[in-house]
Amino acid sequence: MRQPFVAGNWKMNGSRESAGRLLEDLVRNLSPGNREVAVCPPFVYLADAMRVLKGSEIALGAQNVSEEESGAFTGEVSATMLQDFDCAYVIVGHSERRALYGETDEVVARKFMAAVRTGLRPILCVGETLEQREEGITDKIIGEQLDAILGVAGVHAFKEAVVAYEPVWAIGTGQTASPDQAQAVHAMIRSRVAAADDTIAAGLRIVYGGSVKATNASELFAMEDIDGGLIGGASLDAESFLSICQSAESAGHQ
Ligand SMILES: O=C(CO)COP(=O)(O)O
Repeated sequence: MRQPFVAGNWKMNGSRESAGRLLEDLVRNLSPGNREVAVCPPFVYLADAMRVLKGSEIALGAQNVSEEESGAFTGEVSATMLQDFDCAYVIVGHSERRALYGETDEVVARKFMAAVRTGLRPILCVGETLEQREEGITDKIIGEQLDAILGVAGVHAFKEAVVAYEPVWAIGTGQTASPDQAQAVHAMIRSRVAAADDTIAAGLRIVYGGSVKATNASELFAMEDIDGGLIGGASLDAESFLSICQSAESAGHQ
């Protein structure tokens, strides 16, 4: 049974004050349950988050990591530094990083490796653009994104990873993939990993991201290969995020 996973990607939002309030609300109101919950605030709020989340059920993650271990890399943050702040997870390959900051599959693979080497669990984002979906090359694009990581890191590195399917056309647009559309891609991802290792694929958590809200989370999470969500906008509102976490309770799939 895969334990459902819900993570909030706060992106570049909020202030120190609003971040603190949100964290406290989450810690106070998250009821115990069979799902894992994580939040990924901006780097500069990780220290505050570490203090508020200490002893709670909520894990901490970051939104990005350097592929390098240390040195003259101005503006970068290493995986070891993230561990210093109790980060358990780190998002790699988010489509915003790929599209706006030129992160190629190769760069994403190196970031994935930097995380795994250090014992951080990568949340690897994959997904197609609207043009690619309309061209009918969704499976090809996502296959290439996965192969780039599998080729460099090897399938064993996926034991510790979470994969997030985030169709680019569904991110921040209010347009969610239908449960059937998402399920089809999740099943494809799992079978791609299964071609390298059946057992690792069966245990791999594949979560969906892209306009997940309190109102559509349950139907998405009910699908066989959807093991939770990576939540953007709705993770900035405690009530919505807590409700999505609650919906994930029933998402434990074999
Ligand atoms: O990009 C996302 C999470 O990483 C999804 O963002 P939204 O939930 O705001 O569409």
